[in-house]
Amino acid sequence: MSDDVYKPPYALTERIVDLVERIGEELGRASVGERSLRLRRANRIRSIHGSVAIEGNTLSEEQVSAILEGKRVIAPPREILEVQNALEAYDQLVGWSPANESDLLSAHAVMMNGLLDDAGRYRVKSAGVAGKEGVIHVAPPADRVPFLMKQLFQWLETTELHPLVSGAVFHYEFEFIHPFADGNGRMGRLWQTLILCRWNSVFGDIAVESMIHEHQQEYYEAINASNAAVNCAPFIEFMLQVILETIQTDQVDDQVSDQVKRLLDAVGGGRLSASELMERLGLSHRPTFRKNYLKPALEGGLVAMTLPDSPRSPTQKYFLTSKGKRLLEMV
Ligand SMILES: Nc1ncnc2c1ncn2[C@@H]1O[C@H](COP(=O)(O)OP(=O)(O)OP(=O)(O)O)[C@@H](O)[C@H]1O
Repeated sequence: MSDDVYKPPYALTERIVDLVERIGEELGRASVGERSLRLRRANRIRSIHGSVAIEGNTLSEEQVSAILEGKRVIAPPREILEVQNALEAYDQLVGWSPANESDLLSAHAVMMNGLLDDAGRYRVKSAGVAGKEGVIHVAPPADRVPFLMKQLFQWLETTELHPLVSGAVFHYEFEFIHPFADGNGRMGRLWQTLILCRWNSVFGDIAVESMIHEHQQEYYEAINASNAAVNCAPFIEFMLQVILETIQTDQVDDQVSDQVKRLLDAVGGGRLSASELMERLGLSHRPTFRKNYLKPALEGGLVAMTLPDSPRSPTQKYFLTSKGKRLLEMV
């Protein structure tokens, strides 16, 4: 890269290098080609739900799914339009090129169609981000935005950084500039997904945005910490951790047997003994229940014991871990 190309401020920490390596290993294990259509569809819904929920959209995953199916949903029209637009944008995603600025503007036009007068155009007014105690970020003046965005795209086109890292850097820099009057969060997450998709198409089929939503507070804290340090390493580390967790969760879902899924469903929100679970599942052969249902669910960290120090206790009960709950929501 030549010296006169803008370089965003970041440091490559040991943790970043380690996370990139671990993500690579996990992806090597993933059965990408075999991912079922059901899981791909569920993940698309979760991505869109996660991304719009971060910005306060109140629609549930079920409602997002209903909109995708063209069903009528009772909800505020603006929120329905936000979801419809996001569905359209994610549908068109692979047709856009990450380093093409006019594609970003086209994507914003789709994402904000009918929601913003300036859809598809950079802002012409000042912008900032408000926290609980007032303004926490003042974005660069509007007349600087076209130049700053041009620089950012030039950097993206020429950087030799690993896409796992350049995607996070782009996302952070994009939020710093806040180029649009609205829709910056959704667009930053969409563009990072696009950068990742170009590197490995599996990122079109997994729900990184949903995991960001689950760690929303840390997402904001990572941006704030990067702003304060004038170095986006905290944000890169946060994003890589989220990506790693998304891949791990997704793999579990892909590999979990139907029996384990039935067990998770039977446990639900309760605390139940082995006998109660067998009854719910209509099973009478305890060794089969242990081998095919309970053992893999415990080993996969999907179900936990109320008395982990006395596994054989007659009063032992089982409940879903947060990983189990998440998986149950997905299936
Ligand atoms: N301190 C911060 N500095 C810069 N960007 C931030 C900061 N905190 C959060 N953000 C980013 O800004 C996004 C929210 O921006 P804003 O409140 O302006 O919403 P928006 O531009 O209307 O777009 P959207 O509603 O899609 O996020 C967050 O999702 C996050 O990506």
